[in-house]
Amino acid sequence: MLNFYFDLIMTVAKHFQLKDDTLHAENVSLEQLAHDFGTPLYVYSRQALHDAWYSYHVAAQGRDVLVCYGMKANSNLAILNEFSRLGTGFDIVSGGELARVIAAKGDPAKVVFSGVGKQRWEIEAALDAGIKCFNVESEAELERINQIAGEKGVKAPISLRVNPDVDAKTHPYISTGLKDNKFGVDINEAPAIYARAQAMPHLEIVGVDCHIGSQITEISPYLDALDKLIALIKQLQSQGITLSHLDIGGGLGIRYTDETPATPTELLSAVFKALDAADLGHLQLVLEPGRSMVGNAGVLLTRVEYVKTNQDKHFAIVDAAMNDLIRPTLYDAWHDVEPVRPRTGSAPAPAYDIVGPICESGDWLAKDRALHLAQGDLLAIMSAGAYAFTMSSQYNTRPRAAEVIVDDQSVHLVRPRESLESLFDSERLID
Ligand SMILES: Cc1ncc(COP(=O)(O)O)c(C=O)c1O
Ligand SMILES: N[C@@H](CCCC[NH3+])C(=O)O
Repeated sequence: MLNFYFDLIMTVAKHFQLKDDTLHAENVSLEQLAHDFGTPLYVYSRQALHDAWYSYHVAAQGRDVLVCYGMKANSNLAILNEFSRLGTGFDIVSGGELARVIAAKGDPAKVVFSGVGKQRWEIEAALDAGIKCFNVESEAELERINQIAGEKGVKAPISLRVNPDVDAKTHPYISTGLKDNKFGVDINEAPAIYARAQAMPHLEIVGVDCHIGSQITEISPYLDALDKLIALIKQLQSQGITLSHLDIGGGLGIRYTDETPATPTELLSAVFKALDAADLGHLQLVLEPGRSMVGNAGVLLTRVEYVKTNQDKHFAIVDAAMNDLIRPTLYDAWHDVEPVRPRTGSAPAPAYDIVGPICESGDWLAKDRALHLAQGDLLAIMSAGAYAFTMSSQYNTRPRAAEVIVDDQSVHLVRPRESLESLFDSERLID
């Protein structure tokens, strides 16, 4: 019943919508935000963050589930702090991300540490902080963690990230669970590697982990991976290795345009069913969702600087660029583009390429969008809460955009726009 009401709320809850002919974030107009903070500007909805978290909370159905937010999707401290206060842990992939968790008052005891290239200092910092678990991605890493834990006189909690060789049916660049990918260890080798880990004195085996890719819209790839994980856990049991958790990673997709991704409830219901059938319902389930926690909680607000037509091709040149949002040119990714004050025209709307000012032909945010536009208009690039600011750069010596969080009628500036001086003030001339 709770799920039913939740789904109902989610279908009507729109965090970015037109009010009085102007696009709003919750109850603040994007025009006002552009006026107050300038553009390009990242705008996040606090309610959308809460709703995304709540969708996982409901999906857990009161069972032992730990959501370790995949913070690479959006690691602004205010967002981490928000999730931490809701009870999440974090999936980190670097010592830098661990430092962010600590700065955001997150709980290191709820941190899992993934990544194929953990350096000595990062392992030391994670042991000092007392993280929940290292998701170990190679035998060489196991040995390194064992050695460092020994030097510190502690036992390192570990889980092997296994590569189940399943097709996540997503973009090849963001698929991670195929045998050609660099991630994890071959699932067929895992029993032997676990046996070696068991013999290492400074390791404590606590779980098993896999993450098969990102922007996954169907449940079947998860279930294919889960079948293999269940077989592995049974094999480990027969070797006398018992685990306390199973981490199925993140990867659940969002709607960018017309996708209908599975919901957390659909995913977890199927996972619980498979675990119960295998008599493994006692395991804690760890999840590492990133995109589905933040993707549709943010937009990138940008202003049209110029419109021009080159040999019948229409361009809207905006003040945001590939340095602010690289997903379109990197993955050919689609982001909806919404005018903040939609215009109506009697003639059919021309098809615009929305491009930035950077000196690269790949500097585009959207292609062939039928829009009525004029110089000075504001546009919202939608679904820009995930892998947007975190993948931004200062290419062309462009300061990174400011970030604000809207909460009903209030606005919190959670990262000011970078100043020009800050872009080069640590650089030095040589005598
Ligand atoms: C190990 C790991 N966990 C979690 C995530 C988060 O994935 P997503 O944002 O697709 O939920 C990623 C990124 O794909 C990842 O590499
Ligand atoms: N950065 C990617 C996803 C990679 C996920 C990290 N493993 C995106 O924008 O879709």
